[in-house]
Amino acid sequence: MNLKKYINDIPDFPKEGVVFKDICPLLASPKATDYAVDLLAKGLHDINVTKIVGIESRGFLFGLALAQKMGVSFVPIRKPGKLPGAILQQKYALEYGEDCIEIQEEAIQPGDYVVVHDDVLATGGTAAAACKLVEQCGATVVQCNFLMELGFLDGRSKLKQYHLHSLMHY
Ligand SMILES: O=P(O)(O)OC[C@H]1O[C@H](OP(=O)(O)OP(=O)(O)O)[C@H](O)[C@@H]1O
Ligand SMILES: Nc1ncnc2[nH]cnc12
Repeated sequence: MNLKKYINDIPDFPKEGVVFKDICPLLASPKATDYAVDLLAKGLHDINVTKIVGIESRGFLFGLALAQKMGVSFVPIRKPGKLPGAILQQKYALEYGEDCIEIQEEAIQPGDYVVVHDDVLATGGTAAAACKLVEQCGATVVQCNFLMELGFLDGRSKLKQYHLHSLMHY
């Protein structure tokens, strides 16, 4: 199955010059979604994985499905002010300005082996910040896991110390 058939290119969204990779056609197909989850999990059954982290909001969609498939806990990383209780924060640079993501302090413990999942690896700022949060909890990032990677933005260069697994390359 060619998963790229289920990704739509939307020019100039959300702003001029950006080609937005729309995953909605993939979500609309139970067969393609199932196939994608199987591929995301490929190789993970052979290593110790104790938790899957998914990054708000599109990282929740396949992150939860992957956690279910692996039979391990799903942990959300969210935008600021959304998670209750004690949280850890990580700021990261955007093309212009700064953003921030948060995790619940108790969600991940030292000794956890964590897969960080998101739908798109673009500049890599979001995924790198998510990995730092996991490490602040004392846990190990065993893989950064994406539906797709926008190679021309070189997000990989921010994730050099991690194993990467991307289903689609652009
Ligand atoms: O590699 P980066 O340059 O950091 O970009 C990748 C991030 O951008 C998108 O999220 P977005 O902020 O659009 O939020 P959404 O998932 O809520 O749509 C995408 O889902 C990744 O999380
Ligand atoms: N071009 C793009 N399409 C979809 N999601 C993105 N996140 C960052 N860049 C993106």
